[in-house]
Amino acid sequence: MEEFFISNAERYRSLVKKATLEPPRQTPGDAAASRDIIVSARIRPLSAEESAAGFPEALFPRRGAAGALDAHELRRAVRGPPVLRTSTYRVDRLYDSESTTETIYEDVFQHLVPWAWGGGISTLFAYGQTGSGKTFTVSGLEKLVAQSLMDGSLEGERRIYITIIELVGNSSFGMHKDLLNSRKPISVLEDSFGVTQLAGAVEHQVHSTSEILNLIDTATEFRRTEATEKNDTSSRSHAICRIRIAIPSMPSADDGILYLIDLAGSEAARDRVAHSADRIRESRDINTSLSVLKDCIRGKTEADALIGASSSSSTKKPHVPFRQSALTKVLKHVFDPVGTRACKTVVMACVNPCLADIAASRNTMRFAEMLRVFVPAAREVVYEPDAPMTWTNEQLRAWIERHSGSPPVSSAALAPHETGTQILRLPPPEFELRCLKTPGVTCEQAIALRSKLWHMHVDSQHARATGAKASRQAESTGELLGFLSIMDRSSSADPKPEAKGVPFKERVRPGMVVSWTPPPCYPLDLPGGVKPAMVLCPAAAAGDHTLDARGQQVDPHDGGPETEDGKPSRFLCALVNPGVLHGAYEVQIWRQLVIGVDMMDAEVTLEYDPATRYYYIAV
Ligand SMILES: Nc1ncnc2c1ncn2[C@@H]1O[C@H](COP(=O)(O)OP(=O)(O)OP(=O)(O)O)[C@@H](O)[C@H]1O
Repeated sequence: MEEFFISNAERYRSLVKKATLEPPRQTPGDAAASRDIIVSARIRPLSAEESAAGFPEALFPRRGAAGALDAHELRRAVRGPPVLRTSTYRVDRLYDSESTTETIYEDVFQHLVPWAWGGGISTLFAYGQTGSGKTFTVSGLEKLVAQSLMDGSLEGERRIYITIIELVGNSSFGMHKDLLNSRKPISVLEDSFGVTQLAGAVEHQVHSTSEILNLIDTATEFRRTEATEKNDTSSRSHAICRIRIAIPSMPSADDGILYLIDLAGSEAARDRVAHSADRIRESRDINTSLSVLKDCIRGKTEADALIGASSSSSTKKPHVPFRQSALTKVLKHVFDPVGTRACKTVVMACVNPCLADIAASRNTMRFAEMLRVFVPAAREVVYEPDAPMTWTNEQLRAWIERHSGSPPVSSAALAPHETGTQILRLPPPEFELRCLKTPGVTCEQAIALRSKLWHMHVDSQHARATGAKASRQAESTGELLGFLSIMDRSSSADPKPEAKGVPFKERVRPGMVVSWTPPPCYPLDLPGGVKPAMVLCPAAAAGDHTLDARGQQVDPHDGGPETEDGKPSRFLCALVNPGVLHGAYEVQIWRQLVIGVDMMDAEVTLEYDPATRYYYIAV
């Protein structure tokens, strides 16, 4: 076949010059303007050997049609000279053989690094036939990612950990740098919380660009390789580099994750003719896992589109078969349709422009096109002031300006273009980082703002689910209002509106929540940040047998002098500690301490959220 291409190279070139090109057809993905998945393709240059052998180029980006690629194939005709067959493919971004990895990084990948830094999940898949430039692209991008993570341009303190694993067929291996460049089998398991665990894989904490690159280089050297007809160092395994970004100041927040995945080379049947049975089985496993990956990417994109389209409950949920291969099991975070983590994905289809590889290149481009899923245009959503999922960017911005406290959070910094649905899907650390861009805004204010938004969302979903809207309207009339407003009180705010003007220290009452500064004589393991406590009663009212959180008896008379007007100056309070959810608190009614009014810093309003059964600080 190769001889056929070389001997007909001249004819092929003149046919390509004269070829009449049909306008590229619309593909489903063209309709989707802003999606969390970008499907791109990169054409590598012809190698020196391919040029020297006289192979012509077969792939041409279409001028004037962004993302369109013409693939010209030379075919034997039943009678007469060979004929040209042209196919046109379309992706979101197309990079020709002159494009550098730096350009690709800036164009399509750079924004995924701050996304993971802010607690999101970012994934790059490089896909293509052996020798098409996957490793070249991924290792170039890894270098640039390492620089971005370590050059200090991203705000905030982070701890960075790397795990490198390799999947060969259905077996998984972890790279053990400390064991002198060796590989050890690992297990991909799902724990009782449904979280994928890589049992046996070693995670390395890294502190510099060179440390990251050393690890990646060591692992690359040890990737399983076997000679094929295509490429002497063909990779026959999926290599997964997982960079976990932990945020020490927010231990309860999910860690950001960056996956850089160099997929095993997909082989065309003609490349396998001379291989052993084992090798053919291995190729079959690779092709199966790539097919499952395609179904997962399509299913997840469709599932995400349904969230934004406010579809009815009868709409069929797309199937995401992530348990069908080891590769997608490892990436459960990315594909789990019931997962709540926000993910951004880039797929890079790598193709070789050589005419001898045209069949494989066409397969790769067909695969890439199949990943471009039609995202239904969001149905007209009717604005509801209490339902953030119905808000446009302008409505969201107006809400932020009115409800973010003082100083108001800049809505341009927090939601430059997001709708209400999109802002709810922002990872908590990213939300906080954006709020902190406004001078004077504190972490507590940012957390409170996010909690407030989520409360509204949870309430609106609850109201929708139970059809409680009608009864809500009834609540707004007549005496029912007064009754329910007392019964439904889920806030620690002072029930007397006139109390607002009185300094809080003059109106300390049971049920009030205060932030306080513990004196050195309270050597307790108390969390950092805001320390809320709920006032229970004056210390003098505590019974004789009351023990405090230190195990000491509460002395009702150990309260120092009463204030002149006879008001108590020390109170028995319950500690309020952070809950499992980020920004959530729980009242530990049994952990009590005597807190003097002089230790109290400010009144804090806690609001109870029945959905999560936690308290949140209100702005
Ligand atoms: N954009 C590019 N510019 C210059 N050289 C490239 C480019 N892309 C790939 N190459 C070269 O092509 C050869 C094959 O690339 P690479 O090893 O990345 O392919 P691969 O798809 O990872 O193959 P395999 O799946 O077999 O590992 C390498 O010598 C690489 O340096």
